[in-house]
Amino acid sequence: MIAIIGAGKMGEALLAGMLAKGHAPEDVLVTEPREEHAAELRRRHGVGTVGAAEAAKRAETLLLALKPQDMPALLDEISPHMSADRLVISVAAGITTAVLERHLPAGVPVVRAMPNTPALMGQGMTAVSGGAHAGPEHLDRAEELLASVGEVIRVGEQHMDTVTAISGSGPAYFYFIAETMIEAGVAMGMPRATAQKLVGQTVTGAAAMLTGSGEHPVVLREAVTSPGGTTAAALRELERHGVRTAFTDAIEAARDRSSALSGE
Ligand SMILES: NC(=O)C1=CN([C@@H]2O[C@H](COP(=O)(O)OP(=O)(O)OC[C@H]3O[C@@H](n4cnc5c(N)ncnc54)[C@H](O)[C@@H]3O)[C@@H](O)[C@H]2O)C=CC1
Ligand SMILES: O=C(O)[C@@H]1CCC=N1
Repeated sequence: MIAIIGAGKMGEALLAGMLAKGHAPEDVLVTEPREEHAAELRRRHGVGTVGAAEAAKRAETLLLALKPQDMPALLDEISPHMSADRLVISVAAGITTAVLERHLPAGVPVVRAMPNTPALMGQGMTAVSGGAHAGPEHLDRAEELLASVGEVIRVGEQHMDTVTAISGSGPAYFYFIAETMIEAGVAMGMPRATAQKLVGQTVTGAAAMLTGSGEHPVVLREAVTSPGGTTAAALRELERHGVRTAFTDAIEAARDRSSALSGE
């Protein structure tokens, strides 16, 4: 039995992605304190909803997807029901395995994971990192579970705040660019639906080139940039406005925020 504790945006994306990949709803319990949302989850996904203590008693694997700020209280609530034969996987930004371990009985294996919302479409990117009591079998279990909703890599925990800033928050950066491109088209008089179609397929195509061609993005970008042409004119404006530096600073700010959320 798997329990998902906290089924907001990320928890529900993981839930829906897992069910779409063949996990049986009877094998998943969900804890969600917003009663109206819990009823929606039961209706939409056919899963049972229970309190956190009940979920902790019944599930072998607990997937914690609450806000980092809510995590210590939740850990204290489930702690009496935890033992070394359970596996706790946390997707909370910034919360280190050391913090998780401090709130749980000695020996409970914990895995820190950082997924992203494309998990909903089976296209997630998750990095995982094991705590002091997580053996290879625990990392395998976490990886197997998260691989049902996309790709999984293992990283040293020192990289987890950077992972959070790059792939955890990353989809939002691309949506921001897509939104800007659509609005630019609309501002130039194009119907919104046309702009949305052009941008959507361009993002899909660019992503396919990036992951499928094995080429570095610079090579792909140069192939689009005809001498004296439109792309060169656009890229000059992006550089003039410092967009590269802005992106680097943004990712550093996300990394620093992740690190601050640990509360350490
Ligand atoms: N949204 C995203 O793209 C990603 C989020 N995360 C992490 O996932 C966690 C959740 O983030 P979101 O889903 O964006 O936030 P959210 O606010 O949509 O979801 C949090 C959920 O936890 C529930 N909750 C609050 N207290 C609870 C308790 N005591 N027991 C059980 N559930 C409780 C809330 O009702 C809510 O549904 C955060 O720790 C975040 O860092 C990680 C990767 C990506
Ligand atoms: O914005 C956040 O804090 C979470 C973590 C990564 C993506 N969303």
